[in-house]
Amino acid sequence: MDNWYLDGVVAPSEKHRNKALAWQNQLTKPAGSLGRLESLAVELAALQHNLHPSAARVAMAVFAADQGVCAESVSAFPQAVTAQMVANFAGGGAAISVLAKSLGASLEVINLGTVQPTAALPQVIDATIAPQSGNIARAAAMTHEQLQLALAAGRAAVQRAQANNTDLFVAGEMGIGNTTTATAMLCRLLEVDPALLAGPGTGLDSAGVSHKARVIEQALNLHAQARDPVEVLRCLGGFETAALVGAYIACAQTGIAVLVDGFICTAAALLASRINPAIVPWLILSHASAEPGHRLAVEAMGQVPLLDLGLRLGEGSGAAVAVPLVRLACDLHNGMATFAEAGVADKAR
Ligand SMILES: O=C(O)c1ccc[n+]([C@@H]2O[C@H](COP(=O)([O-])O)[C@@H](O)[C@H]2O)c1
Ligand SMILES: Cc1cc2nc[nH]c2cc1C
Repeated sequence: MDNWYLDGVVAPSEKHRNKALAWQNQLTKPAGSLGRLESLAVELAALQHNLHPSAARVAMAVFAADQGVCAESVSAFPQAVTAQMVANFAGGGAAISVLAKSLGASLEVINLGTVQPTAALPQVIDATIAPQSGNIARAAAMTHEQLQLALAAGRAAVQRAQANNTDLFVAGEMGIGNTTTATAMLCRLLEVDPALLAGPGTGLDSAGVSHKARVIEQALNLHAQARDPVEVLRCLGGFETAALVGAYIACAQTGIAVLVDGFICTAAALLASRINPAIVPWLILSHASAEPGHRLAVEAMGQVPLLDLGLRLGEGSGAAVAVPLVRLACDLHNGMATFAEAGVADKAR
């Protein structure tokens, strides 16, 4: 079996980090006064091995797939919405379509398998593995072969982005029922009870959330032997989450910084970092999702997300909204005058 996802990653440059930090401290502002915008630029300089970090070229990819666990009535919306939204992404009407256009970013829609067939749309990459993943409450989500295909679909998207000299990668997902599979994976990785982590997703009421927690409990019991992160993903995940995992690891291996979206994407990021811990510096958490379980996943990543706007859409939308912030951080770093250049007196020593 090809275990490419265990291979080494590009190491962030300590030299560029130190030089970028020294540069920030020469700019006409009290050191540290631009807060997170400073550390973002410094971190990007280290990741990009470039003292002039850039977020100009942004590649976005939305991975879509149906979840077998929808058979257990775990979502407020019908499963058919996954395929319908794939068409909406391609047609330009979805939130991520509008955001990508507004930001001048490329947007790929990658369909890994939906129960409802979608028309052959030129804007959609057909990477169908099966109509849906297995129902995790009754079977494994994927076979070993299906998992490899999903991981490879994520890596392929990154390889296309790399060919276009991408500065920043934004991944999103679409899959009715995937807050259930993502929660199941998180429960196993964090060893937390489903009742603590299950949330409304697209809008379940409290009875619906309790039922969802019981379905997750059933899945965790069925897959009690799945402890290794790759096996957790195979048994409890979904095709789109596996593609996200493949994409995140491939980004670190090719040296492309990532903005991680909300609940499902953070679950994928955590899982990917359990598979290959060296990828962690490459993953920037973009926003705090309103899905209640996100807080624990974020804590496990050891980061504070850039934004907290109450978003809980998915599709990569929260990560897209954070792109202007990253661009501004780069512009400030690259464009501000130093104390010496501007003839401004530096701090008294
Ligand atoms: O990313 C998030 O924070 C997020 C939180 C709640 C729901 N979603 C989106 O809603 C869908 C999953 O919700 P559900 O209730 O069907 O499991 C899926 O398409 C996700 O993109 C996404
Ligand atoms: C309409 C709709 C759009 C979405 N985008 C991501 N998840 C979604 C779920 C629904 C229900």
